[in-house]
Amino acid sequence: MLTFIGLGLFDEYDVSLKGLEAIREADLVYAEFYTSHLMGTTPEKMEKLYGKQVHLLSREDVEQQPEWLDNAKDKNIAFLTGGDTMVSTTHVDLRLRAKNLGIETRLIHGASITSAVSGLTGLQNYRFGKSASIPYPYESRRGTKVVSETPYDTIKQNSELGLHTLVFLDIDNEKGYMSVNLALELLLEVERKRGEEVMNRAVAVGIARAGSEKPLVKADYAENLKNFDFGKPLHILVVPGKLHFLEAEALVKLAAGPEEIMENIE
Ligand SMILES: C[S@@+](CC[C@H](N)C(=O)[O-])C[C@H]1O[C@@H](n2cnc3c(N)ncnc32)[C@H](O)[C@@H]1O
Repeated sequence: MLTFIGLGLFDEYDVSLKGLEAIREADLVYAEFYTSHLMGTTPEKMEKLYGKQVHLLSREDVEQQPEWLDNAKDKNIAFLTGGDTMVSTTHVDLRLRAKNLGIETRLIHGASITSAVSGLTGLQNYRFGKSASIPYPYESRRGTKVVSETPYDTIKQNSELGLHTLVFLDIDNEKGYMSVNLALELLLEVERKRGEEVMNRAVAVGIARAGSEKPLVKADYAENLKNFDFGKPLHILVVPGKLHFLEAEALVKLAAGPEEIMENIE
């Protein structure tokens, strides 16, 4: 049996009681933290609470030839991830590989950043369009910096439909956790290059450390927000589309957004 367990958003205490029990009953416990990371804890603290050793897996361990998966043929394996286990990850692929090997699977859900953003910002979850992800720029073979334009296109398409965009920020082994500030700089860079006007007139909302005692939520015009200090990771960005008056009020009162937001409501 392979049990996928979502650990929630911030520290070792975010796991559900059902998840904790399943971890304690497992023969072997594996975890991956490359799709998301619980910044308020460490593997050692998790092991102490769970009373189990946690084997950390790299992206290759999970996505290429997961030898550890064979253990699930005759043992109870717990596979831990940040957030909810199937949200904005490719773990359905792992689940299908397990199924093809005749391994039974089950899911134990955890709180996800995708629902936390609605709670923290007051933006309604059914008014979001397609999500975007911003990767770190890379160097082309000619040595020039390449910035992905895909997230900008997604924001533009959503905004034309009046929908909000949730923007996941890259986690990279070497470059670290992308900040809201860098994400906005990259989006504004694409905009300048194209000579378009989606972001520079937009109000954006940055969120840092959802699930912690003091999450930070700040709304402002993208040009201003890119200089705001969001502190430690993890960060995520929302670019709102058309605002219902309750959403606008929430951005002003709960996210210290500019009062003019109230003039642009539906
Ligand atoms: C690829 S998504 C994975 C989502 C995860 N499976 C879930 O359900 O929450 C990870 C990205 O979401 C954002 N994120 C996740 N947890 C966060 C948190 N507690 N606070 C702020 N941003 C977070 C970051 O941008 C991070 O790089």
